[in-house]
Amino acid sequence: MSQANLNQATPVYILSGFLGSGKTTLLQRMLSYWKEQGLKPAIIMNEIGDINLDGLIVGDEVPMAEMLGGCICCTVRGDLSVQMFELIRDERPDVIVIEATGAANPLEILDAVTEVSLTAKIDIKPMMTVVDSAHFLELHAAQKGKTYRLMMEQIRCGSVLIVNKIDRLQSGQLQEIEDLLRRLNPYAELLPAVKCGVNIEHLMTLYDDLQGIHDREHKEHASSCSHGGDCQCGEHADSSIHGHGVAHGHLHHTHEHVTVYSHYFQGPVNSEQFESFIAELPREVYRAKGVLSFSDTSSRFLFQYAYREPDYLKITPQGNVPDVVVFIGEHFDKNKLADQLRELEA
Ligand SMILES: Nc1nc2c(ncn2[C@@H]2O[C@H](COP(=O)(O)OP(=O)(O)OP(=O)(O)O)[C@@H](O)[C@H]2O)c(=O)[nH]1
Repeated sequence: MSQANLNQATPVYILSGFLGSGKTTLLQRMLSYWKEQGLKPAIIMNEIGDINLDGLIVGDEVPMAEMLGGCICCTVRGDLSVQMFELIRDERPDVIVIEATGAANPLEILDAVTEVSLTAKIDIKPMMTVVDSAHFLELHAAQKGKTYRLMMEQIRCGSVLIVNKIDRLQSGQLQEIEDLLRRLNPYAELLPAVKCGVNIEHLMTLYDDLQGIHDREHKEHASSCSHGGDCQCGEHADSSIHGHGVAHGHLHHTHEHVTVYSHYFQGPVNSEQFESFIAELPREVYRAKGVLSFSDTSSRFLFQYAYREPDYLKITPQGNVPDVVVFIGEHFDKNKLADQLRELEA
């Protein structure tokens, strides 16, 4: 049934949202939609506990990788690359959905997912966040606590916000919520819903449009997920766990969306030319990482870039690791970057 081609990047959708907001409900709808289209979806399900209850709801005919007993954005994030690589290799899905725990910090999830690009060819789609509308009003009225901050970050990171559980609202409240959400994240599409009953075909078109618009007009936006450290899983003994550099400092109080560009190289590039390219990277690119082969050196390199500092480490990757660099930032021109990199390849 799968139409997947191993050379094609597998689309990856990240479902973020408050605990109990309706993520699994939405996931079920997305799965039905893809199956009707004759596509083969696969899931990566993350639960802080050791039991995957949502997995039971989804059923066992959909390939699923379980990441249990920890939060995808910290304790078990290292497993994500392996899980996703094996899922793609063994199941060849047409599309993958990651359902993170409601306690996960969205930008941290995104950072973990970009690391996967080093082992598997994936196309990371803009993030969608399910908002529990009734709960949102309550928390917004109180405006305090980690749950509130996390909820704000989930809202700011979403390119699509499903405003769910509107059946629980009183009259006039939906307008109030939409106004608040638009203020917090003017870029997102708002889709009010009961039981996440949005038109999935419309949702998918929206995604294509979002990417198309972003690619054409270079209007990608980076998120304000401002501190990167509000994961609610309670597993951060050491705050440096968030020290992998995606958010700290640069992004306070902007309300834009994260841009990610993964460039898979066709072949080795000249090291000096690559270094010059990196030195000229726009400031809007604040993080990059990848694996590279240079035409003028025999070794391969793990490349890291944060706070405008590049770092190259000789490595001998095990298995079939592609040459790829992932760029993360705000408002940067993906097409221009892609053109420049293609020139380096030529
Ligand atoms: N009233 C109401 N209940 C809803 C709606 N959508 C989902 N629910 C219920 O809310 C509960 C949680 O839904 P899930 O889809 O499991 O939410 P989740 O975000 O996956 O939950 P966690 O994985 O625990 O974070 C379930 O009992 C759903 O039936 C809605 O629009 N209105």
